[in-house]
Amino acid sequence: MSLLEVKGLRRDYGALRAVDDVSFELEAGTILGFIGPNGAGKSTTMRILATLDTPNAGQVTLDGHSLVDTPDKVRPLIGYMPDRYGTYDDVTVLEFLDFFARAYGLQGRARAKRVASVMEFTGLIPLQDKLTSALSKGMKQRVALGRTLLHDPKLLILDEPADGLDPRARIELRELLRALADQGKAVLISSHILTELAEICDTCAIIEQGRLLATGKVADILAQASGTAVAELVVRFFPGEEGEAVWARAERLLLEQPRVKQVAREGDALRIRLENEGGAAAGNWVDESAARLLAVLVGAGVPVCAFSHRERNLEDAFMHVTKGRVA
Ligand SMILES: Nc1ncnc2c1ncn2[C@@H]1O[C@H](COP(=O)(O)OP(=O)(O)OP(=O)(O)O)[C@@H](O)[C@H]1O
Repeated sequence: MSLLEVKGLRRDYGALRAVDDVSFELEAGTILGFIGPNGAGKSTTMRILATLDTPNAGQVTLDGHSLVDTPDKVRPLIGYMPDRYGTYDDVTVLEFLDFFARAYGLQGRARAKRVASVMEFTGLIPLQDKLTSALSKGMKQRVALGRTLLHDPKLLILDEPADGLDPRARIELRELLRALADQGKAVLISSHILTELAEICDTCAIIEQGRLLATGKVADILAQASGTAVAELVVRFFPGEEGEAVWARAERLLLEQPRVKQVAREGDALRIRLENEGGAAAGNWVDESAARLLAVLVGAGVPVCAFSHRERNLEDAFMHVTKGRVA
């Protein structure tokens, strides 16, 4: 049984169905990226999972307890960071975290120990006596994340946590989230910045107009969606005296090979699209094709100087499953 199980979740606002029959699971120790355009239903789903709203239909269990029927049982297991989190201006980092630790019912030395351990984990110890109003956005966000960790929740629900952060703060956030997953926590994180999620998530769920279009690993989503596995190779040449003719020769040779569906020139390289109709399961079909194509090119005297495999990414998966319905 997964730590979090969501089945047939629905939320209507009048005539608007904001969340429509959404089902997915999240395992302990993993990070699930919740992806969708503005208004897709991410925040509504997350608010329901954080017990701040109730669904019109559907069931959610967390650690075996029904979130809808027994919210008091599951609240201690949840750490929720909304997309607009707040810090108080005239308190220090330490005072802020200590205040919430008291609110969580932590007392005495146990409270001091927990606050210190959260500050250590989030790198806030050097800033503990600074007013939260004097902190950068990245540091404020760490304080907010620290707050969600005080009661040691099993599930973290983070709504657009990287929004507005600079590149360094994003990388640091990524590292913190990976460390939390390694500690065994389940992390649900939303974003509409796909590259950001691709680098951090184990699995992803793509949502649009309230409906979940796909869930799973990026590679599986791509394979599931098309029934045909797709890969891309990129090859560069050193044309030398042969000049432009080398491109046409290479292109013709490549298009004669099995599984090669498209060859396109992109800057100083050729991008080769491969398709395997048997799906992704056929062993190392990409490596096998790559080895063959390289041998053919080199055997025909094409001056190859670089040859690489481009992983298909979350953007490809997103574009594929949403089929351009995204505004
Ligand atoms: N309290 C509410 N009352 C009425 N409609 C709402 C309410 N909350 C959300 N909605 C609507 O429900 C839909 C889903 O909104 P939601 O905030 O869940 O989307 P989202 O995917 O989180 O988008 P964003 O990235 O913009 O936050 C939108 O059409 C939104 O306008």
